[in-house]
Amino acid sequence: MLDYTTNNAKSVWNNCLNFIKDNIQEQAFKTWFEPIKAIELTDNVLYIQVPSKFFYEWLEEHYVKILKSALQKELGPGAKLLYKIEMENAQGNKKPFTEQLPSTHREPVKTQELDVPVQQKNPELKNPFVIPGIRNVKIESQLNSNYSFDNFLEGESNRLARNAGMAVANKPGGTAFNPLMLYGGVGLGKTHLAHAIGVEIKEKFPEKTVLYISAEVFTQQYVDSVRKQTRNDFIYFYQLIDVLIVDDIQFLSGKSGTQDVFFHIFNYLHQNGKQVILTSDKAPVDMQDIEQRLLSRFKWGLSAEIQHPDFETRVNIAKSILFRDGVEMPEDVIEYVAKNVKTNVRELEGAIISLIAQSSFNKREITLELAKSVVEKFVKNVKKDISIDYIQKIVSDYFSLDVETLCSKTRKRHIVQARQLAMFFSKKYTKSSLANIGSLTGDRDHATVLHACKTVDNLLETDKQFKGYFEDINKKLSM
Ligand SMILES: Nc1ncnc2c1ncn2[C@@H]1O[C@H](COP(=O)(O)OP(=O)(O)OP(=O)(O)O)[C@@H](O)[C@H]1O
Repeated sequence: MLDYTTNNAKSVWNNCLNFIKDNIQEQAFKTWFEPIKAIELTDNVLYIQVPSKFFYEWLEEHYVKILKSALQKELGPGAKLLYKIEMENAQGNKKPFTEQLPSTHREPVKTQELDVPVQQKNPELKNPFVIPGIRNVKIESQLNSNYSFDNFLEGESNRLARNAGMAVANKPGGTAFNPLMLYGGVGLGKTHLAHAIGVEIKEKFPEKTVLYISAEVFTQQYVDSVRKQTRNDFIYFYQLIDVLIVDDIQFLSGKSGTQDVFFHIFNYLHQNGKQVILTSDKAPVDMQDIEQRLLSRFKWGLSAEIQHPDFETRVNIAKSILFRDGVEMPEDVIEYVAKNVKTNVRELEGAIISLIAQSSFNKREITLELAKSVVEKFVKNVKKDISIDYIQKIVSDYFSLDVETLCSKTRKRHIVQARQLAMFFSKKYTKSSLANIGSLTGDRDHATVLHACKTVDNLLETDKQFKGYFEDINKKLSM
């Protein structure tokens, strides 16, 4: 089997080499391509071995395009390239180890040039990014080509947003999704997806002028333009854009001047079939201090929420980071991290990267233990095992009692309530039986615990003050 995949790899690679040889200089070919060995071909992925990481970086920097064309010619559009790098072993062992790295490099989005008619009123058009020539305006898209659809993993939580983004990228300005509003909590991928749409549009429609801008920078530019009395130039510049991506639009809250100018730009672009993509940390209905006329425009197209990723998506994201960095990690460690870092993809990335760093700097194996210590630094609420003792301590402290008094036979009302709360939370947060909870709470029986739980339920409905105590303690226990 291995022989078969190796032979196959060799013959595919030879064909690639023939193609590459015809398209680059002889010396470059000798230096950069002859030393490469083809190792394996599996599932449309060709593994090649290169002599060093520098070699890998050079190839990715200078020859990725031709490598891609050669490979796709041989294996079709789904072809992938994976580098294996023979590394010197840092501990001086004879046995070399290989690091595996995918071909990920994407070319940066090129500067866009636009021929702009000279306007009578605006002989000196000011480009907020670059000082322009009069006729030819250079517009940097400000897109980050590392954010692509390929590395934005799909899951239940982002399916609508991702698919709508794809639709827009295939037909900018030509779908009902205009504007496309991507919204969701912190670190869930809004910016990534917004860039990916822009990058994809530039690939499919190089002639389109795409601009990514954060609402904050947009606001600064606008304020500057007012100060320098170039407000019209500012508006005119934005009207040149075919695809305008504004990140964190909620930043315009309360800034009526900027909202006003954005309203005009938006209307112009929309009326002229240009695409607008917005991101926000809130749904349009929840945005505060944004003018109604602007909010209603945000709702014209599609508002797609990006939610917290589910466990499976988190595992996939973690794996894709590992793949990108050429690191292998035991499955149980990946699952542990994905299980505990759940609210934010940025934190998930951070935890994985920190785990890789800890293991490589301290030369430690990546184990569950190491993962636990790293994850604890990232998430405050890694679920602790809560014990009955711990609950009694928290409840007693809250009511300024000691645990002995809490568990005593006294019938004073506030102590009885504290005791009932302790029993209720013991039932809620531990797996102990009612009998066990009773016996650890001053040697009471299971019926008393049951009665306590019912009383707490009733009081929550009828007694506001008691409900306040309950919520405070619950918060402390879930911290
Ligand atoms: N589905 C995904 N697949 C792969 N990576 C993702 C995904 N979602 C988010 N990420 C990564 O998580 C990190 C945070 O994402 P991003 O910056 O886009 O979040 P955001 O929603 O814009 O956050 P903020 O509200 O702070 O601006 C980025 O590095 C991004 O690449």
